[in-house]
Amino acid sequence: MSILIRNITAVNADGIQQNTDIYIEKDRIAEIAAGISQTAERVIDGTGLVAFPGFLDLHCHLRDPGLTYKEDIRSGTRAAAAGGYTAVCCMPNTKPVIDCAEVIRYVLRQAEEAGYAEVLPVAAITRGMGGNELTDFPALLRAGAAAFSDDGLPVAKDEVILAAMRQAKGCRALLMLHEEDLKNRGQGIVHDGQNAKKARLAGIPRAIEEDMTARDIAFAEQVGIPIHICHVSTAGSVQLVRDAKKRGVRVTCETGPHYYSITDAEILDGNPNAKVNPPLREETDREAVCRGLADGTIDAIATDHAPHSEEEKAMGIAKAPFGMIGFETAFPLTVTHLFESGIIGLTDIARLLSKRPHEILGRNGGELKKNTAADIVICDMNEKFVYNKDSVVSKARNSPFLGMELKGRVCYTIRKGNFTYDRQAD
Ligand SMILES: NC(=O)N[C@@H](CC(=O)O)C(=O)O
Ligand SMILES: [Zn+2]
Ligand SMILES: [Zn+2]
Repeated sequence: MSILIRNITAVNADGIQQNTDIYIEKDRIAEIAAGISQTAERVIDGTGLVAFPGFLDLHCHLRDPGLTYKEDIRSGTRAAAAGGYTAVCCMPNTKPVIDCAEVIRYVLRQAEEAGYAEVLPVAAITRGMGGNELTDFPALLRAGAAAFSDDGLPVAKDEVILAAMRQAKGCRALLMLHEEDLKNRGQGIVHDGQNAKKARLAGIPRAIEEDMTARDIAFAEQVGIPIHICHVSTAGSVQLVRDAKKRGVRVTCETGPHYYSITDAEILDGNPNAKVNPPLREETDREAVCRGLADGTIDAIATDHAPHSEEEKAMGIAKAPFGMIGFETAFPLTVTHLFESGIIGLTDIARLLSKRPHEILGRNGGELKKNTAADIVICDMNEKFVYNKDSVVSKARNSPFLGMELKGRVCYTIRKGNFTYDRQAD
């Protein structure tokens, strides 16, 4: 198929081309220039719209195999495409856990059949995510693992994470670390602050996240490998990463849209959809996360899309599982809470949602450039809409953003020259 996008603002991490045309032939960008005279099977008027390189999500949960009552690879990647994503890393806390080549091949096959997005499986660091015995990194890499994580759980034992780091060094594998001192979390379900006290809910102190973050940065520095820190949520964690980067430690990190959009005030009415791990923090943390995104301390925005069923979330905030869906709100929340308030600009959106995620995984891409894969998201920066249940593409509905008015909307997602999302048609 050939597509001509006319008169659009094309945004890359390193610059903006205004009033340009983009011509797509088969799966590639054949030309980006003003006044392209080619005819195409499909012509899109990009006037007033913005094109970004397709988003890459470093962190999501597709729940497949085994937990497909929450989400599956088809429904999850369809929701990802609706959010502007052309590639997603899926975490291994499935049933069975993604800890062997066979499960990786299953995930890749399902993703290929669905066709909505490239799925980059993250394999477990330890067998069954049990925290003891390491998986076979080289074999998993050969099968297609993009990185390694026990996300959902920390790698608690010092000797195990150190052994994992040494194995990762030998085969150039990237570790993505969920930082949580689980043995000290106790019964905590929300951020440990004034709002937890008011709501009479057990708290999770910042130190539960920061102590493990500090440990892993120190170990990575000692072993001499790059590590990636998942879902940074506190001012202290942002500062730990900032200081480590200054020292030359090869640490990267991500945060989720919920950490720069809302705070633990959302838990006051006991909303189970506001229960997430790490928990929503305080305004001072939210501001620190915003500063970290602006100054590059935080490398990437990752959704941590964590679907759960309505029955599970209906158990109430104390019993419901941690997690919220995120694919379809990541871009609008970024526009509403970071772009509109002037914290970041258009090029930063391309950097945080596409370019840096590609770089962190050591992949080419994340750029709108002639002769590269036609992975493109076309957005309206000005459109306002109310995010409601009926519009949700994901199988799950567990979002604290339902009912909120947001600004910024994905109009089309194009992956390898095919429309994977078209808001007009869907
Ligand atoms: N973030 C969450 O609250 N939940 C995630 C696990 C995780 O990302 O740690 C899940 O798998 O549901
Ligand atoms: Zn996690
Ligand atoms: Zn996660």
